[in-house]
Amino acid sequence: MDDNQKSLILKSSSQYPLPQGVKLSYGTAGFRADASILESTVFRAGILAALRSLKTQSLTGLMITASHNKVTDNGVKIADPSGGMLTQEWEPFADAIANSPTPQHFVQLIDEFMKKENIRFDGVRSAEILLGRDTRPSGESLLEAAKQGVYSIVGATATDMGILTTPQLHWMVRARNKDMKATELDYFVQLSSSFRFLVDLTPNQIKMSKTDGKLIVDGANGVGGEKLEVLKKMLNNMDIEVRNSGKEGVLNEGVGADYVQKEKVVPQGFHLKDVGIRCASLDGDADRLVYFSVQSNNTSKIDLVDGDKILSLFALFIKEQLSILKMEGDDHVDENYEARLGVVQTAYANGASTDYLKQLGLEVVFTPTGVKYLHEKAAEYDIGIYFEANGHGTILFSESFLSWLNARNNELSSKSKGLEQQKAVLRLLAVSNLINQAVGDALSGLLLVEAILQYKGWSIHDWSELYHDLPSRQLKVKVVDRTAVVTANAETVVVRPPLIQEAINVEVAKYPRGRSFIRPSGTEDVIRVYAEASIQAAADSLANSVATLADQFLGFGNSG
Ligand SMILES: CC(=O)N[C@H]1[C@@H](OP(=O)(O)O)O[C@H](CO)[C@@H](O)[C@@H]1O
Ligand SMILES: [Mg+2]
Repeated sequence: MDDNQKSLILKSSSQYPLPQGVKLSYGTAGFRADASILESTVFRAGILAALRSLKTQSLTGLMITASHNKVTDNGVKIADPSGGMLTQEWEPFADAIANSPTPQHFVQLIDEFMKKENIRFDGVRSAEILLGRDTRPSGESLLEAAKQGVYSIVGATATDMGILTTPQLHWMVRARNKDMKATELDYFVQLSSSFRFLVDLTPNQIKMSKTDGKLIVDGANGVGGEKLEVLKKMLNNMDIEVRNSGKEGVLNEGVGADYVQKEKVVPQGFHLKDVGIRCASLDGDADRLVYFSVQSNNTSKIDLVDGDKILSLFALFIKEQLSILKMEGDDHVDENYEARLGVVQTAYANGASTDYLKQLGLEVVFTPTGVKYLHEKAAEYDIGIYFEANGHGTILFSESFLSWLNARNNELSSKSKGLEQQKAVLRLLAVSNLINQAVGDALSGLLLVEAILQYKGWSIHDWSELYHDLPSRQLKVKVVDRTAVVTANAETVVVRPPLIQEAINVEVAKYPRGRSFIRPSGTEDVIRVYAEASIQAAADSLANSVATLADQFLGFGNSG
């Protein structure tokens, strides 16, 4: 790094000093904290995005959002050139620069890192970054900080894409790097046209089905609702009513996918008169989706159709299309291409969903919490479907499988037989265009759910009946130092501190179908407790006992 570059960073970073006592970690999903302390972090993230762009000689993205957190929080995450999350290899550097105490130290860190990574300014491309933000009021000034960060790198350019959902920004980064059309309108066109294409491939006899009728969507008072309003106009004939679109009401307060999934109650703005109607809920930055229906016997309770069930619906549909492809009646040489289909879950997946998926004969694998882990695993398959129980997930298609599908489509077009196979090929291709290949996306996920329900002629009730969730309970425990908890086996066992796992095992053994684990949250300063069992009272009691253990082993009571 030459002196000119050094002094540029020195000068701009002194405008964004790190507030006293702030310590941040890139965590499960980027940096998150109260918005008032984040300017220096977002400024530094701007530099990080620019360095990543220089290193990869590709465009990167920077998104300002705190997703489902309260409105006064905010956060920042980097999109890698693939449109996925920032490579995990750069997270320690991200942590180091975010917490660097002085501008001089900061410059030194960057200089050392650039040498280590061999990042140079004389590459063919200078750094280019797309910036996006959600609807949080703090987003505007934080976006300015991000821009200043980017501009601290000589030659770097930042393009403000405005208010977006997180998946839109990731989609744009991916599209731009593939030289595809990449505006917001292009995004809407791709989603709406592939959706219509998929629906047109629905067998005629079930086109008029129980799926007809209104869908009501809770927009979490965030960005997703307003984007859905735009998308809706491009989906002729779809009856979607958007509520909690942010015109009134507070972001994520008593609304949104996180609230609905964790509390299992209706979001604000939903009532007894909605009984029987298919409802869905997005989170604050629209990368999570859950469905629900209002219970008839109690105004606040819902039947939740969570990420696990969305995953199950997708897996069922994909598997069905793959078996149509394998049907007899065709003599193509590659007829028996065995597409590797894999399903990725975390320990939070309901045990009943895992049983169901295994009964379907699917390969189910587990990773730690956080989509960066699930996404990476899913990318190992020809078709990798991943979902967190909270509704974040997508379906990834390998390039080689897509080429095979395209070739197969051409083959079948020239023949008089194999019409059903060709339709299955076209459906899979449509799904690959509809479902966001960069990251989990509530809007594209919602359209795929709707298309599959129509295909199957199912109501939300039929879908919900795929299997019955085991009752579960999640709790949070505030402890002295959550990093004292170290887990293994995709977070299902605690290896440190000693003896706590043995104590958890003793509790779990008391309950039929009991399962429980603890792990430190990556987004909040708490230990999360998860428990499930055959009945709700047992799940509650198991969760409480394990929370008590967490408190005894790690809590303030133990701190002396
Ligand atoms: C139990 C749970 O829902 N955990 C969430 C939550 O992470 P934690 O590390 O558990 O705080 O936020 C992450 C980011 O949105 C999401 O990926 C994850 O699934
Ligand atoms: Mg989110």
